[in-house]
Amino acid sequence: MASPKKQLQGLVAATITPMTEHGEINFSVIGQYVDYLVEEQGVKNIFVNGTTGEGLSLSVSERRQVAEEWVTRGRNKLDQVVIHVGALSLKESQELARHAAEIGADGIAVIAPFFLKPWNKDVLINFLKEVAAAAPALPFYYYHIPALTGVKIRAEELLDGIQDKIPTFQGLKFSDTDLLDFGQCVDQNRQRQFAFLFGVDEQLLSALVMGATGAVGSTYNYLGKKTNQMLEAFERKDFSSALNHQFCIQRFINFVLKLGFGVSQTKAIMTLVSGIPMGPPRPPLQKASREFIDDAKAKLKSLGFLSSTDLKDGNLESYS
Ligand SMILES: CC(=O)N[C@@H]([C@@H](O)[C@H](O)[C@H](O)CO)[C@@H](O)CC(=O)C(=O)O
Repeated sequence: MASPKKQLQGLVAATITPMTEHGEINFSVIGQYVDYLVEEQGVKNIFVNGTTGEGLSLSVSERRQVAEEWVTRGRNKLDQVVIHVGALSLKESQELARHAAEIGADGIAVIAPFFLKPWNKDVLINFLKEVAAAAPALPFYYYHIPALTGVKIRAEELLDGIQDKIPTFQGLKFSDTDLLDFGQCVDQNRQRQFAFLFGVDEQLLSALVMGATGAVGSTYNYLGKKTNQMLEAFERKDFSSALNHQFCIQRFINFVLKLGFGVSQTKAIMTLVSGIPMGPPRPPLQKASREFIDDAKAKLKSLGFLSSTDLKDGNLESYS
């Protein structure tokens, strides 16, 4: 069985894949990005090539290079680097899993295949098991994101007996709002040392109450510091402060969700807040509008997430 250095806990940034204006991966800023997460946001775990990282829009060769760059740049700086290796092709997924092990990643995660879909728990487990077996020394996480995969098999059902089939199973990344399902995953697996990583940033406090051991999300790239304050308040049982932090985070996420929020907008916000150019998303996604950026910038400022001295939007000149 895989034995992780320590349980994956706390905040995990779902990393963005920086791109040039021509749509190629911009590897040159990844070192700077690692330093920004650690020093400015207090985030020391990352989840690479997931939804936010446009993993499914990259070629296998690009995914390998991106994973390698993050592992290399994160060495001695980050605690854990988990690579998402899910793909429609089992062979590709296995290749990426083997590669993650070779480069020294700390874990792998896999979504349910979403074109020819698994139709029940056993079929899904069989697919996951074959991927996990390609990296038998790496902790394995199931990435549950039913709204995007269309695979609605409940996580609670999937976890039942999963370690008998996948001995390296280490935890769940739960990107769904069904807190009954999430709570039951925790409740029914209390004897096991699984990581329960919640993936809906605007509802993290509720998931902490349910027993989340950590969180993976896009907003921890630029709201990591604020979210860490919420985690600290929760830890010291100062629930009133924790709630105030969550409400403040919600005000921002609620605002951008109403404008239309996804990977493109995350890239623009991160560019604005960090000053590191994230570039455009890969088609079919389109870059965020100038109007979105202006509105998001005003909101970040009004909530105290961005001071005038922090404003680094020089890299947003290409937005029209
Ligand atoms: C659908 C989606 O992209 N969800 C995000 C959230 O962080 C999300 O952006 C946030 O909660 C705002 O709604 C993460 O769960 C995705 C994620 O962790 C990943 O990029 O793999």
